[in-house]
Amino acid sequence: MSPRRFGGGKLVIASHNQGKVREIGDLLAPFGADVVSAATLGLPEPEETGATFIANAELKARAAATASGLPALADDSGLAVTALGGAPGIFSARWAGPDKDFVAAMARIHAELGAALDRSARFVCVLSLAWPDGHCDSFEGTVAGEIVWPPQGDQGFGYDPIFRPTGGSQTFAEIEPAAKHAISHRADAFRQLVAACFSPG
Ligand SMILES: O=P(O)(O)OP(=O)(O)OP(=O)(O)OC[C@H]1O[C@@H](n2cnc3c(O)ncnc32)[C@H](O)[C@@H]1O
Ligand SMILES: [Mg+2]
Repeated sequence: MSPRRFGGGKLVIASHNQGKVREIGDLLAPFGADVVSAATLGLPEPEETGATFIANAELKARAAATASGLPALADDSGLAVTALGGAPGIFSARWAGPDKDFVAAMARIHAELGAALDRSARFVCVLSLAWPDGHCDSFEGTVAGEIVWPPQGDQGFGYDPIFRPTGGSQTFAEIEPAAKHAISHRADAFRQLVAACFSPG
């Protein structure tokens, strides 16, 4: 099925993560969408029962589109560390626990890596745009980098303080939002979404 175009009007950002909502809002700003977050609408946070980023992104987008009667954009993302077999991956939020303790989650990555020589990792982001009738289009973006220790920087969110993109000298938490948007997994997925669903024609 070919992607469905978004022609304007209200769009639900189907995420309860303020860091993501802010970044998706930045990325959407040039496209004139009338954005409202799932939290603002009081939509429930669905249980993420999928086994993949795409399954969870589609589940979150469809739940919000059905509940709101509006098109909804969801993001499922995470950090995949090579020497940990891709962990925490889809469990990235769950490693931080109910208190969203990313200091502890980053320390766990550091501890599990131990003296491993391979510090490589990648952030993955799947963006899914779902419609109230169930139609859904999904796009996956990635960015490669490495895990650094100790955590550095106070911008961004989540695991940003321990992720340094390949070729860079600073972590995602040390660089400006615009610099993160130039290279991030979310921006990569977003460029594909825009090309398929937001561009004129
Ligand atoms: O499901 P929603 O409501 O969107 O919010 P969430 O925080 O639970 O989001 P996920 O289920 O997709 O889990 C993604 C995890 O990966 C982390 N993560 C994703 N993108 C990131 C980024 O750009 N920088 C740092 N951490 C990121 C984020 O902090 C979450 O813990
Ligand atoms: Mg989640």
